[in-house]
Amino acid sequence: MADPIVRVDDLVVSFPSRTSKTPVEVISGADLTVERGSCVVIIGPSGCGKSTILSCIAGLTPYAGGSITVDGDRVDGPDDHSSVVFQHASLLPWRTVLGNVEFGLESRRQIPKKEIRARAMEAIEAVGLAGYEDHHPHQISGGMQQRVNLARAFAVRAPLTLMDEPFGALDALTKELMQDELIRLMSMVSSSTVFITHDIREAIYLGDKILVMSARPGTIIAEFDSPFGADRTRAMTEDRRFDELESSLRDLLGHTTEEVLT
Ligand SMILES: Nc1ncnc2c1ncn2[C@@H]1O[C@H](COP(=O)(O)OP(=O)(O)OP(=O)(O)O)[C@@H](O)[C@H]1O
Repeated sequence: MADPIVRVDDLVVSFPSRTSKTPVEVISGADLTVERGSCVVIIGPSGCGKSTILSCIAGLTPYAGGSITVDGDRVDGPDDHSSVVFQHASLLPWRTVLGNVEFGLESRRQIPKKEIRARAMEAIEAVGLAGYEDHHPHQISGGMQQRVNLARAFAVRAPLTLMDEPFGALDALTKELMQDELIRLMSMVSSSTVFITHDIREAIYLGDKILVMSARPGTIIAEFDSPFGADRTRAMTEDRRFDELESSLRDLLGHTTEEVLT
């Protein structure tokens, strides 16, 4: 029987309103599961609550109703079950590449110093940055900074990696390189991933499952299983099924965006 690493049941999230005493419901009864070792992509119109769901799973945003479990434990604050990658690398400018990757490990439970160094070096090598460990963030490109960000997230070896549009600010070519890098990393560490994007083709390329959210108050309105196996290559993008899925998602998203406008 399937054993999901993440279970979100009937999630409700509200934020205080600036104009009224009644809180604004941002997420309204969202359900989702993430199977172990899989990559689930969430896509939806701007402002529908994608980042909010991710932040709730990370324990960074409290929720008003429903439940979230990661690895069987109820989420009620940040813990060691997950690591988060944001769109902007948010590296510490005064620390080197190595220092930044080590920083992610230092904030985790008691890991001996020697192991921190070894794990950080391993992660730096895995993202192709060996030789750059003594560089500071301003000495490397945006793509390389995002590689450091990935190394920092994967070095902690959390069972779940939560990624909030990590490649959203990169140029098209670097974005493709990073997608391939991520696929390699995910299979190397057999991690489970939740990935948020606005980019339909990125969703299809990376996702074992793609969840579509409605406009605010957001909920999951459709779920697509990838027709492609674990073996992800650029050849997929030439496949007729890739285009078919793209047009189904585009239709659905076009519809949800119209709902926002009307
Ligand atoms: N801390 C907060 N306080 C009040 N409102 C918030 C807070 N965080 C998010 N919101 C509001 O909740 C809604 C959902 O925001 P969220 O960032 O989750 O959407 P999103 O789908 O990730 O958007 P985008 O695709 O534009 O990044 C938005 O209307 C946003 O303004």
